[in-house]
Amino acid sequence: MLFSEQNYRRGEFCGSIEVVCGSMFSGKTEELIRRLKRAQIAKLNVEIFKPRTDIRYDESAVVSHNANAVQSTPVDHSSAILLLGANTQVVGIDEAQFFDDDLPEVCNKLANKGIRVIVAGLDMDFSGKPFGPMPALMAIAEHVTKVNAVCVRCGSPAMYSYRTITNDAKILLGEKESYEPRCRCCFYSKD
Ligand SMILES: Nc1ncnc2c1ncn2[C@@H]1O[C@H](COP(=O)(O)OP(=O)(O)O)[C@@H](O)[C@H]1O
Ligand SMILES: Cc1cn([C@H]2C[C@H](O)[C@@H](COP(=O)(O)O)O2)c(=O)[nH]c1=O
Ligand SMILES: [Zn+2]
Repeated sequence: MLFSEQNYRRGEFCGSIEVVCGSMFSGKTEELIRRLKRAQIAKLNVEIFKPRTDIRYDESAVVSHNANAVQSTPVDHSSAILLLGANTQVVGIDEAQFFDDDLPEVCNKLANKGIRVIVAGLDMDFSGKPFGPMPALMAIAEHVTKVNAVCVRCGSPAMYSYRTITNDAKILLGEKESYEPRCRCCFYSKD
């Protein structure tokens, strides 16, 4: 794919921002891991970050719902991502929706230093509203990939994460016990 490899300009790496977004179970983490593993195969220096908020599967690894995993560094604030090693060429960030509003500027700084930044996160929360810094990241990205899950109600492509338990908190970590991916019709029909 066009955005799988690093851009070059005048023989040097050009930085860029890629966003992978969608509902829960849509394959965001799988796609992030796929791109990062390709970069590792290409012998690029890769660093991976996730918010400390999300330690559902593992304290430090980024883990997909089907148990594919890569090691990562949990951070409390997006500014910590700027402290990465001087030789870093590719940065991966998972669960970007949980980061603070400085994350887009942090990603811009990294990309302007020549780093390829790949960010994965939920574009919408359980109520169908844009989630955290994701809309700003999508605006400044060179490439945005929206992936779909399969609606558990009807089998259509799903872009919403329906919360199946009663709780209005924006942040509520969980899996299939509290969320199911749904298409537009099944999300808004609410039955
Ligand atoms: N309803 C569903 N639609 C699509 N994939 C599903 C569904 N339920 C479970 N999965 C599993 O989830 C995997 C995607 O996991 P993951 O990459 O962690 O997604 P995300 O990061 O978007 O939540 C799929 O490959 C599949 O094995
Ligand atoms: C919709 C929604 C989700 N969350 C939580 C639930 C999970 O812990 C993560 C999303 O993980 P995934 O890798 O995309 O499956 O986010 C939340 O806190 N609030 C929400 O509205
Ligand atoms: Zn549906």
